[in-house]
Amino acid sequence: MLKAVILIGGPQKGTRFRPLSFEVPKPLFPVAGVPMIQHHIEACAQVAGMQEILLIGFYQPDEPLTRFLEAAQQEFNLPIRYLQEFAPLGTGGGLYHFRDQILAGGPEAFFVLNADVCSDFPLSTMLEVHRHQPHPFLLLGTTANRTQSLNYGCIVENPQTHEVLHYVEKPSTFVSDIINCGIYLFSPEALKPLRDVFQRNQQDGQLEDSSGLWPGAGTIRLEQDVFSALAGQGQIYVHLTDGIWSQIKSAGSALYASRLYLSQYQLTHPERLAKHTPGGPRIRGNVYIHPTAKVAPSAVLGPNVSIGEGVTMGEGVRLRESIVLHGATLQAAASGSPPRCSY
Ligand SMILES: Nc1nc2c(ncn2[C@@H]2O[C@H](COP(=O)(O)OP(=O)(O)O[C@H]3O[C@H](CO)[C@@H](O)[C@H](O)[C@@H]3O)[C@@H](O)[C@H]2O)c(=O)[nH]1
Repeated sequence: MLKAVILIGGPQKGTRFRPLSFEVPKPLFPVAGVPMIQHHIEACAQVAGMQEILLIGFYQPDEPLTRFLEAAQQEFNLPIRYLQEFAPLGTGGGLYHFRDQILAGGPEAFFVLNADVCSDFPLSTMLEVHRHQPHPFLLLGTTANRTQSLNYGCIVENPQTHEVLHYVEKPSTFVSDIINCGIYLFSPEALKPLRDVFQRNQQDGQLEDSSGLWPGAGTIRLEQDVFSALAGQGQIYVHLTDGIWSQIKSAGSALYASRLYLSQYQLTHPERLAKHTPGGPRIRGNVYIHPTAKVAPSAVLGPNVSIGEGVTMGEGVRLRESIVLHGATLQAAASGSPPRCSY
């Protein structure tokens, strides 16, 4: 039995996404026509033995999030629950805080996914790798160029065994071209090192502040406190992928991710791609149109356009490389090219 945890952060995170994230929380921002984390949920639901998906974050559970969870549970026929942190606990603190919920039912392993990544999520392959040689931590890695790598967690592996020998989070000088994708498979043993960090932080916090209000109490940084600390000790391994992957931190990067997912739909969800029909708008390349959108027949859309719920598009609109958010109206003859998110 398997579980998955999606780290969705909270309102103070994702500031580079404003103002787009004011209306919908960033994890629900539409990428290729569906909320960002629906791509994660679809991938998890396809793994045989997946029992439950937990979203961990520090958002107040508002109406869009609740509605999304209800719809997703029905669609994927899986329990999908939101667990709210009482304060931002970092990338590892929530995993430790909610360890009882994660381990309930005795999962063999659990996936941990950053919400703000776009990927083809090779989860079943990661599971095969884990079953072949179980270790507490399996990280998904990909390659980046020297300059880009500095923005990510960087991994030095043993190329024969794929053990992580050295891990540096966002180094200031070049360390490795293998970067951390923010997609992991942990065994239940992974929670032991998290407990050690938690206990050490509590002690250090009490030394620093006898009032017990030390702000770091409960916070665990998975990357620095666990991966960097345990690298080279036979506990952390990396699986390299050459599949699609990108981070979604800004409106521009959402457009890039949308392009990747739209092209992936050719294989995974051809029904989501708009087709040219007689009397309908002209479609160029990969385009998603929500069934409730009203698009004038003289519009020309694509490539890489995603049209949201209830959008109205007047005569002669021409759009490419764009995400049009729900409810937007594009007047007749409006046109747009990269990068554009209309709302
Ligand atoms: N629940 C919860 N989630 C959090 C918190 N802080 C961050 N997250 C979530 O954890 C993920 C990582 O967020 P960041 O802390 O902003 O890290 P990053 O700059 O995106 O870098 C991470 O991801 C890269 C891949 O995209 C990695 O390369 C890098 O090593 C690191 O893991 C995001 O999905 C974010 O929403 C928190 O306090 N609580």
